[in-house]
Formats: sequence, structure tokens, C-alpha cells
Amino acid sequence: MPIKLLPRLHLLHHPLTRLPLMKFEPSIRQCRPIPIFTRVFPFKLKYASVSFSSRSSQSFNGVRRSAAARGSERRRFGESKSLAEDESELSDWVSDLKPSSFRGRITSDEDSEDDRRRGRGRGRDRDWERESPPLKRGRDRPSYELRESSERRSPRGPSMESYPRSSRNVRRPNRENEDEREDFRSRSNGRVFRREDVDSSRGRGRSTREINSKNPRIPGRESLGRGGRDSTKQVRFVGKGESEEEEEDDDDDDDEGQIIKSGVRDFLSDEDSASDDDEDEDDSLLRKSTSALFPSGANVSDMDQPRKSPGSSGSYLSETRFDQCSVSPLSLKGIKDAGYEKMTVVQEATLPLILKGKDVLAKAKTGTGKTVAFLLPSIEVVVKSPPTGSDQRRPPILVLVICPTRELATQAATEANTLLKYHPAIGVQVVIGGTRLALEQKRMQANPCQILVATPGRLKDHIENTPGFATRLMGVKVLVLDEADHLLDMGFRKDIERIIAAVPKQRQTLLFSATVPEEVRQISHIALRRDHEFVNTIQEGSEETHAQVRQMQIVAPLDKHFSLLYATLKEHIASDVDYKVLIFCTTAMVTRMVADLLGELKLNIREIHSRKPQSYRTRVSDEFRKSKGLILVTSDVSARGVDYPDVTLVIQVGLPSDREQYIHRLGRTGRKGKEGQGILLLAPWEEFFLFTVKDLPISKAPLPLVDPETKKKVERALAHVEMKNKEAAYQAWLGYYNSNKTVGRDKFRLVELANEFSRSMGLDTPPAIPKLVLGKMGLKNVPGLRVK
Ligand SMILES: Nc1ncnc2c1ncn2[C@@H]1O[C@H](COP(=O)(O)OP(=O)(O)OP(=O)(O)O)[C@@H](O)[C@H]1O
Repeated sequence: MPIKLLPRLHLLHHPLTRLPLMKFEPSIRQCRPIPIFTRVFPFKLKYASVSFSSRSSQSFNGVRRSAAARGSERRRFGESKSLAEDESELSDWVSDLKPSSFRGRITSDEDSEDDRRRGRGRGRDRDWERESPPLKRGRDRPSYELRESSERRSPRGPSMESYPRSSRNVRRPNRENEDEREDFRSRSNGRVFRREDVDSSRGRGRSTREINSKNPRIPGRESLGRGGRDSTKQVRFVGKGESEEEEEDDDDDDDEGQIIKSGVRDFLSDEDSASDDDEDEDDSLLRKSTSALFPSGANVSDMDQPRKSPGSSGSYLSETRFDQCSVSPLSLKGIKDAGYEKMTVVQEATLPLILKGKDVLAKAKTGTGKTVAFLLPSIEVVVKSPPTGSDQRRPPILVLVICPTRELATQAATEANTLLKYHPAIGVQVVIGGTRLALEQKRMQANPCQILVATPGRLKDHIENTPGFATRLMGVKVLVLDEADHLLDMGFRKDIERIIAAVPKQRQTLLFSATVPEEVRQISHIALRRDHEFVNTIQEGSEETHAQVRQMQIVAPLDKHFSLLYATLKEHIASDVDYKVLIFCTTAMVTRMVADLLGELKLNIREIHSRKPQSYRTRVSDEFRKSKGLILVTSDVSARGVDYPDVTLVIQVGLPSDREQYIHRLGRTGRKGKEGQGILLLAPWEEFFLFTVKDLPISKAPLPLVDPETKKKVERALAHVEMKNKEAAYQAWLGYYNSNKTVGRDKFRLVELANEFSRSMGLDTPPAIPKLVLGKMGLKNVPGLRVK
């Protein structure tokens, strides 16, 4: 009897589990095994896999119910809808209003570069549009810690009919069908948990931990019957183990695949200096077949030891060493040189599956090594691929990694190069916005690569404009979407669909993120085979954030924010000489203004946002990575994925665009198991956001002392901030909050608040805004606004 079967049998006959199983098994077989099983074993289903037909509407009943419940709950709390949904809406009607050259569309920033090259210059002050992520997604459903399996991939995206209705709605929020748009909104809204939900799931978690301790080794696989034509239900129980010039926005990323409403954009700016592009040309885990997956010496009993969960223990590392897994010796050498010995939990959970060729959707907390988790097995695919004899100058691209921001793409390429240290024949290239397409074309020709890391807009540009590139993409064997939920958002969706259409159907696809909202999971079928595995390393009942990161909130009137921010920073600096702080602001122009202010206050400040040239962004990013004693004021370009080591504090000023963005921003601290702090600074009318994150352990921060001297100091500093920066910040602020469903609903109130913000910057009268811009924002004739 294999040792691994025993614990499973034990578990199935455990007094706590026997009764529910016996009682519910018939219904499990017939329809929905997941919730029942996960209620019984919420923890033990770590990396467990439950297959069900994704075509079966029954399979989604629970999801729909919970979506509806969330919707009503959300309405009760008056929670905001997605900023981006509103942006989408605005985009739609702007496109109707504008002449064709300004036609609104859903695009990534990279397109603006494209536009410029083609002589379709656009303005640049679309700060509020560019910096806010495009789609508010619902809170991820409770982590069942299961993987879905079924059998079919719909290679270039299944037909609309093959989606459950909710995902169809996510796919097509267009103007033609207002009802469908409404439906889309209600289904894609964020989830609000009731306290009881959270508490009860925690309770379940506790009881399961007891089961775990009695049954540490539960590796097997349990077939539970069939739930649909194309599904095999199964549950796998596994042991756990400074005077830079600003450039015109040509970012692809920037953050984040904004919905660019180019029409409005031109009118929002008075800074259309349209400089050219940058010149830089930097040049669980399945224990089942341990021996196959970890052949080099892994001992079964070692492997079967329960692993500590990152959520419960704070350890992000597993007990499994890289040399226990079947990767090539040269890759192992590279890993060793990188200083990695043990796998992180997500690496341990996904590596065997990816090496087996499975499509994987993986969710793991921020800073836990997802990049290596997808890069290492991807490199192995290249290693195992036969050499391509034909055109050495244009070898096929075998691995395509898509990242939403330039910083992230560059970072992933750097990590790939680290791992490839002993594979000199394997090349990596990165294509991102902010550099000239022609330069990238030359570089790709000069240094052919098998691994390409790209931002979506720029990649699309190459597909359409670089000779031979589309042919090279036909060699893709592995497609990776890093920050997958973000890439599958509305802002990037079109580009991603175009990219998926450009790579072969027969490929392996890997989707990674720290957040995988339910809606995104449903539409992940655009990219994934139906028999993909969903690996969730976040325990049922545990938060999606790190326990070792202290989360706090301050709710205070707007006119106190700058003083509070300054006082908080002073206190933090005084308490930690090695301080390294990230301050997230709502938009690029607000970021610039806050950076100016803190600079005037003689703090050691850097700023990064989409209005900075790429060369500057890269330099500042590198500096911040290496430094201590530094504060980086940033827009959401730094929200996701960027791996700055040892960040001591993350401050979020103003409303984060959604729950996921809050989590990702916070995730810049507390990486690799380190400690950190997060502070969310809100105005009283932004307090509703706290409902969307009420399951996270966010406590009230003790208010820093703001004495009269500090207040005066801040006022004096504000007086020195350039007027044009304040004006731009005011306009961007207005645009950002106008697009928020809750805040932007009442235009009169919105303007009152914007003028409060204006006063908080030390302005007696709010800056005037061009009439046309106000018209596009739907703010014509709203009292309190000054018109230019
Ligand atoms: N096995 C390992 N052992 C030690 N460190 C590792 C290991 N794997 C990755 N790392 C390091 O962990 C850090 C975080 O990794 P990475 O940036 O991939 O996290 P992530 O999970 O993608 O985070 P995010 O969700 O924010 O994108 C990096 O500095 C990386 O070099």
C-alpha cells in the first residue's frame, strides 16, 4: 500500500468528515462537489483539484448566487463601481462625440506611441484615465484551493455561447446593448464580505488545521464522479507543506492598460509637449508521482510532510529544494547562483504541473516568487526543444511572457537572464513601450531570442509592423500572462485576444497573479485549455495579504492629508534609518504634485509615473531597488509585480481603484516573508472603500502628531509647489473621482470635494478648466467650477 494513500483514507473516514461525505455524496456526483468538499476540508484541499465542466451552467450556480449576493450586499453598502467601468462608459460616449482622430477606444498606452508614429498625435494630460486600472473586479471568491479540470481548450477563445452568461457579459460591455452593459456591471462588481462570512470561514479553517495535524500526509487523488459531458471530477488531497523632461504618454503599460479616451485626453492637458520616445536602447502540490516530478533524491516521506503555509507561518519557502525537481543541470546551476535553494510554496505547487505540460492558473501572495515559478519551467521547454536549423537570424520565439507594465517586463527579463546564466544559447529580449519600435526591431534582429518578454500594446505593434515577427510567434510553445487578472481586464483584453490569436493553438499557457477575481477566472478560458489546473496557494479563510504586514488606515478630512502624510513620514523615518517608502497616489499628476510637495519639505524623494520618460523611469526604479533611506512617490505604474526589496512602508493616499489594486500596492512591502507596514489614507467620504477590504486585517492607525509648526511648514511648502502642477493635479483629481461611481454620482458634491482638494493644496480659488474638458466630463454648468 503506497504510504500516500493511507492518510487519504484516514481523512475520508475521519469522524468529522465521514458524515457529510456520506450524506452528500449523491449530490456531489450530480452537480457541485466543490463547496461541500471545501467546507469539509477547506485547508486540506490545498492544491487540490476538482474538475467540473466549465460549460455546465450548474457548475456556476454557486458562483452566480454569490455574485448576486455580493451585488446586493455591495448595493447595501453603497460601494463604488469600477472606475474603469465608468471610464469605459465615458470612453464609449466620448467616441461618439469626437471626430475620428479622437475616437475613444480601449487600448493600452503603447498605442499612443503608435499613434504618434503614424501622425495621430494625442494630448498627454489624460492622467486620471491613464493611471487608474481599467476594471473593478469582484473580490475573489473564497479560495477553495482547488484546481479545475476539464477537457477541451477552445484555442482562440471559445464562442460566446460557450461562456456562462456572466462571462459573456464581462467580455462584451458595449454600447449596443445597454441591458447587457448593466448586467455586466452588476456581475463584475466587487465583492463585499459580511463579517460572518469571514469569521465562519476562519472557523472552518481552524477545524481543518486540526485534521491536518492528525493527517499530515494526504497526497492521493479522489475521483468523485462526473459533473458534465466533458469533465472528470476529482479531488486531490495533498500535504501542505530631476529635472527630467516629461514625455508624451506613449506608455504601453502604464499602468495598466488603461482605457484611453483619446478625445478627452487632448483637452485635459496643457502640457502637450509631445517629446519623442526615449532614445534608450538598453541594449500540494501533487505528491502522486514524486519520483517522476522530483526524481533526484526526493524522499517520499520528506515529500509527504505537510508544508507550512505561507499564510499561517509567514514562511514563503517550502521544504522542497530545486535540485529535487527535474530541471536541467544548467538551470540548476543558474538557480544556485541566483541564491535560490528551496522552492517557494507557489514554485513547489506549480513546477511539477508545468513541467508535465499542464496549463496553469496560479494564485499566490505578492512577493512569493511567481516569476521564477513560470520562468524556470518555460526555460526547460526551450532547453528541450530541438534546435531550429532554418533561419538563425529569426528563430522562432518559443516562450512569450506578457507583463502589464514596462518595469515588470524588464524585471522578468532580468530574472530570466539570471536563470539562463549557464544557457548561453538561449536568448531573452524585452519589447516595451517608450522605446522606438525600429530600435527594438533592430535589436531583435541583432540578438535573436527564444524567450520574449513584452508589454501587450508593443507586442501587438510588432505583430502588425515587424516583418517576420508574426511567423516567429508561430513557434510559441509557452504563453505566460503575468498579472493575469489585470491583463484579462477590459483595458488589455483586446490586445491579449489579438496576441492569443497570433500564437499557436497547441501551446501551454500559464496565468499567474496574486489576485484572481471570480470574473477573471471565468474568462481565463480565453487563454487556457479547459483542463487547466487552478493552483491556489492562499489558504481558505486566510487573507490575501501577508500576516507580517501591518495594515492600517487613517480617515481624515482632505485638508489634513498633506500634514498627516508628512508627519507619518517623519515618524517613520525617525523610527527606521533604513526606511524605504512607497507612496501611491491616484493619478500621475497628483503623484507629481505630491512629490513636489514632499521635495519642498526636504524629504529624500523620487517620483515615478507614466508622464516620465522611460529612461527616467528605469533609472529611478533601479535606484529605488538598490537604495535605502528613500521615498518613492508613484502612480499605479508601480502597483503590481515590481520587486523592490525591503520596502518598509507603503502609503496609499486616496481611493485605490479597487480591492485588487489595494492588495497589489500593499504587496510592494512584506516580500519574501519580510515585515512591512501599510497605511491607507482616506477622506471621510472615501471610507466606503473599507467595506471592500473589510476581511483584511486593517486597523485604525494611531494619528501622527501634527503640531502647528508642522502644519505651517506644510503650508509654506505647498506655496512653493508650481501652480501648473497644482492645476494639473486638480484636473486629474476631478477626472479620477468623476469616474468613480460612488463619488462621481453626485456632480455637485464631486465639485465641492474637488474644490476641497484644491484648498488642501493651498489654492484660494480652484483652477479653471477648459470648457470642452468639462463638457466631456459631464460637468458643464456644475456650480463651483471655473471655466477657461
Ligand atoms: N526560491 C526562491 N528562494 C528565494 N528567493 C526567491 C525564490 N524565488 C524567487 N525569489 C525572490 O523572491 C522575490 C519575489 O519574487 P517575485 O517578484 O517573482 O514575486 P511575485 O510573487 O511575482 O510578486 P508579485 O505578486 O508582487 O508580482 C524576488 O526577489 C525573487 O528573486
